Amino acid sequence: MRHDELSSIIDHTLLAPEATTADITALVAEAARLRTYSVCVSPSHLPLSVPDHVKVAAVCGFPSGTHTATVKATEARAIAAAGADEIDMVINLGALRGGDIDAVRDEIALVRQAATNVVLKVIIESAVLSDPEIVSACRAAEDGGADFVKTSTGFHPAGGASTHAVELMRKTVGDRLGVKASGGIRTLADARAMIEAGASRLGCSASAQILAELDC
Ligand SMILES: O=C[C@H](O)COP(=O)(O)O
Repeated sequence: MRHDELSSIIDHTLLAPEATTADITALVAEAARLRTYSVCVSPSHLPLSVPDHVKVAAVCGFPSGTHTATVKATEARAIAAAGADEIDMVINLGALRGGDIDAVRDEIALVRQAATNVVLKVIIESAVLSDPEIVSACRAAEDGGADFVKTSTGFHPAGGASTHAVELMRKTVGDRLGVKASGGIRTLADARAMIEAGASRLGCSASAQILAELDC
């Protein structure tokens, strides 16, 4: 795999709540140097000045997903108005695990309606879900109008992406949606495993270290 083949599918990510404006400026500079697909940041850092070849993604309802649907839709509208290209939203995990799939789908649809001109990625926090719940979450995302399903926030104590979850998510959405693996991807071997499992996008805070392994 060449550097640009990998860098072009990475969302270079900094979502630490204590990140400063200077930290985000450094993230953008690193993304430009590494030629990652995007930077992924918290919405309080928008609007963001980036080079033409770096897209901007911002998270919504992050990291718990427990915000009301109205709050998520309002946040999504503000993110889109601030010029972001992509939104990574967290689903209502309690509703999903309680079997209220309609609520999960309807919330995704509300966010979709609030931000029509952005790529919408739906974070399902796969490490806390059973396989049937992962399948239900992916179906709700597709029915709600998402463009991608995404494994993890990277903040849940249960863990981040697994190849098993990525395989199941890819099997469920087929080629109709993208699959983003994120959370705990630290090495080139991790990145390759996620891609082989079916990921079409990776979310990584360790992008520089991962790409440095390729460049050795
Ligand atoms: O959405 C992406 C994740 O927050 C990145 O997680 P990470 O710091 O484990 O790479």
